[in-house]
Amino acid sequence: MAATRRLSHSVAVITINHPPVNALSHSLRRSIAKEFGDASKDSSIEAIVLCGANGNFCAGADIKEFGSSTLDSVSLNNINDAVERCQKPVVAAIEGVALGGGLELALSCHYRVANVQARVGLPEVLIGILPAAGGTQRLPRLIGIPAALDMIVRGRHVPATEALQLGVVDEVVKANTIDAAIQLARKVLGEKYNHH
Ligand SMILES: CC/C=C\C/C=C/C(=O)SCCNC(=O)CCNC(=O)[C@H](O)C(C)(C)COP(=O)(O)OP(=O)(O)OC[C@H]1O[C@@H](n2cnc3c(N)ncnc32)[C@H](O)[C@@H]1OP(=O)(O)O
Repeated sequence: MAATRRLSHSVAVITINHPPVNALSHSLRRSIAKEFGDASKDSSIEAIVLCGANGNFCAGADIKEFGSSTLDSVSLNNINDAVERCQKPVVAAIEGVALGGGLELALSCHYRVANVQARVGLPEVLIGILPAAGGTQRLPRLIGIPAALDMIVRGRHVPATEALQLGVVDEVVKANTIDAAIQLARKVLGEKYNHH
């Protein structure tokens, strides 16, 4: 399990890879933090795309590690704060599911592109906990309190097209989600340079 990084022009594509659903185990979080930190500091990289392997963005916390002492040693909150604060545009490319901590990671990105088949949600309530990695702040800021509360208290999986209407994601594509996220990152960079 690891996060790997490749370069597409000047955009770093960081792929979260922990089969089957890229759950955020301790070692995966440590790997994401390292790859993201390196990409943020690398002056040849102008933007970052976060995506998932195995057809999913990320199913959230690794529930198999619940109760283990490693859960908090690399905090998802710290990763999310670093992503949000990054000076380079960061785009999440969402395929499959972005659930729980996975959606919280995507919400920390500056933009989100979703595949039309994708689903997003905060299902924590269904296992008796509350979103605790920024979701209860970032989601209402993005889509307003009533819609965010509805997602948080019901824990339902929201289809991509509804997520677009709500404003959870910025763009929905039928195919090539990662390429679309790279394109969006490059468009944002173009706009940035045109304003200077
Ligand atoms: C880092 C912590 C920071 C902050 C706190 C965050 C908290 C949270 O994120 S809580 C939310 C945790 N996530 C969930 O509750 C999602 C639970 N999973 C699902 O809803 C579904 O499994 C799925 C929609 C992700 C996939 O459904 P489906 O395609 O029907 O497959 P299966 O349900 O059969 O699952 C396949 C396979 O994946 C394992 N798995 C699924 N989710 C997790 C997970 N979160 N952690 C670890 N493993 C997970 C599932 O056990 C199956 O494995 P096996 O094939 O080995 O049985």
